[in-house]
Amino acid sequence: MTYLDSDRRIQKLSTGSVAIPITNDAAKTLSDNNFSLRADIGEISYISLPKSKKVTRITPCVKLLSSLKKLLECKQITWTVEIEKDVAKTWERRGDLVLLPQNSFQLPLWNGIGEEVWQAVAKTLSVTKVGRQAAVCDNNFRSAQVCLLLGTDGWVRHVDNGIVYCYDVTTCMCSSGNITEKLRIASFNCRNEVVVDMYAGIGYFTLPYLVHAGARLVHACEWNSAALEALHRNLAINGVTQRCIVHHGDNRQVCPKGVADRVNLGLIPSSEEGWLTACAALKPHTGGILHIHANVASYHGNTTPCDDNSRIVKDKYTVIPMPSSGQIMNYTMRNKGSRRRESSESCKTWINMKSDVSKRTTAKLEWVAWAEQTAKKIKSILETQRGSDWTATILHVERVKSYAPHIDHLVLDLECHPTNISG
Ligand SMILES: C[S@@+](CC[C@H](N)C(=O)[O-])C[C@H]1O[C@@H](n2cnc3c(N)ncnc32)[C@H](O)[C@@H]1O
Repeated sequence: MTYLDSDRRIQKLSTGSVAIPITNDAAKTLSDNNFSLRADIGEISYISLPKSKKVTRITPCVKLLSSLKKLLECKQITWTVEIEKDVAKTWERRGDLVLLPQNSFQLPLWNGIGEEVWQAVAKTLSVTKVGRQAAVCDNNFRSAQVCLLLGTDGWVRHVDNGIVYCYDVTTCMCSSGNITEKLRIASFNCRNEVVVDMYAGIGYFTLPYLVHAGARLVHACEWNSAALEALHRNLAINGVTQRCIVHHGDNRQVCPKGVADRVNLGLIPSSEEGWLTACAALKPHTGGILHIHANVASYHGNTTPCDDNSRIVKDKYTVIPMPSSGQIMNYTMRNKGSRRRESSESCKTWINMKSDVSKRTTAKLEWVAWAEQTAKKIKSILETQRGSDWTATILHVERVKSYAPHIDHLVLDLECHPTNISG
């Protein structure tokens, strides 16, 4: 039985006593001539206590509904269940702009009222611009599809992990779901490294390489003029223009060759069209690391035996599940016999997480298969291009996000170098 009523607040009284909010069940137990309990507590008097902040807090969603109800009342339009359903219940904030979901505010009545609706939305949510999301354009530029409902332009400014990003939501795509990968890049140590970002966009990965990872130089390739305008602004705002060379055009034509210690291939669903270019960008004598993005499906994967710590043991790699922040799963793959080991503690934590282990086990095998196939293809490209033996070693597979049911956005970190320097 619950005794404490968490919907009301504890209160210190002027008499020096404390009033504790109790549930009806607790009050009934006390009044049921429970003499021993009453003797322990002493004299009891009942007063009314104020509601807790949790109960009285008005959520932004409730505020939005109420301000739109008022607006419709003024227009003598009856509020209906259908209208209530059509109002957005969630949204994304991009700086001073609120981005409403694609399926919200679809009823013709909103357009009939016009700008007043969007002004009410902006005022209630404390922004000055309002937009509505649409699918990302399926063109090569991955152009954003945002319809601006209030405001003179779609330029927004937001700060992530100490980096300022400016872009026009109506012309540039910016995926908030890639935040884990941005943070991972920010944690790399790229001092003295030259990095190539083949799909730079507005600088989503270019900037963490420059600002946090400390890359000596980043070559940023991008062919969309709208994204390039934002990229130039962002490099300037964050004070890193001097360490970035922007290459405007198709990376297969403009990407420099033989310069990179690291190449970022941030294109989904697949970056395979850029693999030849990425391999050619690596330094000829020392090679480097490729960060290869892809959407990987895991519909019918086979399960595989696990060891006591739920580690999948494959021929060449031990796949070690590691917990990371929130529900995001992280898989580190190392060559067997590698001296670095994960603590069994981390594996236990993973096993105890609320997740369907059998499903994840199935998925993991497909990720391993994708990583291995990719490593094989890259090795073959490098050997053909360079005319010598190369090694492509899987360092890590990162799950960035779930892209769709059974499809995950992954990044493979692949270390590539001429075999004669492998030692
Ligand atoms: C999916 S966006 C990714 C941008 C950024 N990496 C991110 O995650 O926000 C891909 C970007 O690559 C650019 N792009 C695609 N193919 C390209 C190519 N062959 N050459 C240069 N840029 C390209 C697109 O214009 C777009 O800005």
